[in-house]
Amino acid sequence: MTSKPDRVVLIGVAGDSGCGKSTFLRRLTDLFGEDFVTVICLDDYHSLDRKQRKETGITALDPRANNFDLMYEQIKALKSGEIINKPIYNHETGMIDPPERVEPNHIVVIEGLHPLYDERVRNLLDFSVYLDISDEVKIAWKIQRDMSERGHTYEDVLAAINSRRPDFKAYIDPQKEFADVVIQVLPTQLIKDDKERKVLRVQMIQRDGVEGFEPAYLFDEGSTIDWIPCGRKLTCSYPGIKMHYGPDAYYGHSVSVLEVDGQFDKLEEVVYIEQHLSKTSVKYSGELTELLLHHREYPGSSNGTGLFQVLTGLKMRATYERLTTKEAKIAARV
Ligand SMILES: Nc1ncnc2c1ncn2[C@@H]1O[C@H](COP(=O)(O)OP(=O)(O)OP(=O)(O)O)[C@@H](O)[C@H]1O
Ligand SMILES: O=C(CO)[C@H](O)[C@H](O)COP(=O)(O)O
Repeated sequence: MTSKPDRVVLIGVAGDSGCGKSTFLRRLTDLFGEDFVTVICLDDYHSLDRKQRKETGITALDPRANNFDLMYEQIKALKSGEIINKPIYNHETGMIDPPERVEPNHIVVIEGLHPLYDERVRNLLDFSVYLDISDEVKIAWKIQRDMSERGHTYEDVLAAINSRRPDFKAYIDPQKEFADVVIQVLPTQLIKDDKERKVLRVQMIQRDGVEGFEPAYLFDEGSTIDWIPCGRKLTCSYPGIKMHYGPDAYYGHSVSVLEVDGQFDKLEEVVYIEQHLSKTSVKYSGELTELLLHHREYPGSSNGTGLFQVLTGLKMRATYERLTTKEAKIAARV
């Protein structure tokens, strides 16, 4: 950690396993600096270990397998600047290890299956994002990772996804209603009956009316825009790129949606798109593209997932700066 924080800013990153949380967290630590951010994986609050879950038939997604009282107490304490002794869930053994000491930091990210599930924990959050990966894409990503890196068969991966689905629908998916930003990843509409899932349609669903959060927009705030940016300034090969922006309703509240369908051929040219986006919370023109270029090797850099993950990171930075400046002003007045 750099120095003792005056104010801990708490960020929630929610999503199912294998939905790109690690990639998103890498982008966040790149943006803020590793020493500035502490990431807490909420799997550490599993109250049932692997054996107990197997015996009872309760999955890790089920709230009964998680200790929300302890989660709330500890996250609240950390946010108030106190040191905590956090349990550890060991994914290798499937058991709960002795606790570790965690100090408060400038930014604390709680990531995992349930950051927005418990109302008390949710109310502590200063900013939240839900990574919403459609089933078709989730299967493709999981198959790619679990078959190549973890030695699973295609049938294993499919069976694991299917067995998680009921509890996912019951306990994980409903959290997106509460997120400030939902990054939704869908199959492309540019290729008819696409099965490859290499080209993606990605939406950044930004909640309107959140104090201090100004949704980014394309061309004209509040209008509905369809834009094909391909041409002289943006190179596009098959199947091209389509962008969309507009207001919408999401779980009964008003949102501003940005969408990219397709792939960027030359990442440097994303600056052309950046020039047409407003309220991106960059510090200088071109910063968004620069951040994307900095880690072009991360999965999703050449499509909307990378673009919107970086943009969401910039929104988190703006929240951090707004809250810490506000606190500094309050402290100066006392
Ligand atoms: N934006 C993306 N575009 C393409 N593939 C992606 C993207 N994000 C993630 N993936 C794929 O999905 C896999 C899982 O991503 P990641 O490890 O970031 O997810 P996770 O939510 O942290 O998973 P877990 O909780 O299981 O560790 C990656 O190995 C990668 O193959
Ligand atoms: O959804 C998950 C969060 O990452 C895991 O399945 C859960 O934490 C249980 O872990 P394991 O399978 O290692 O016992």
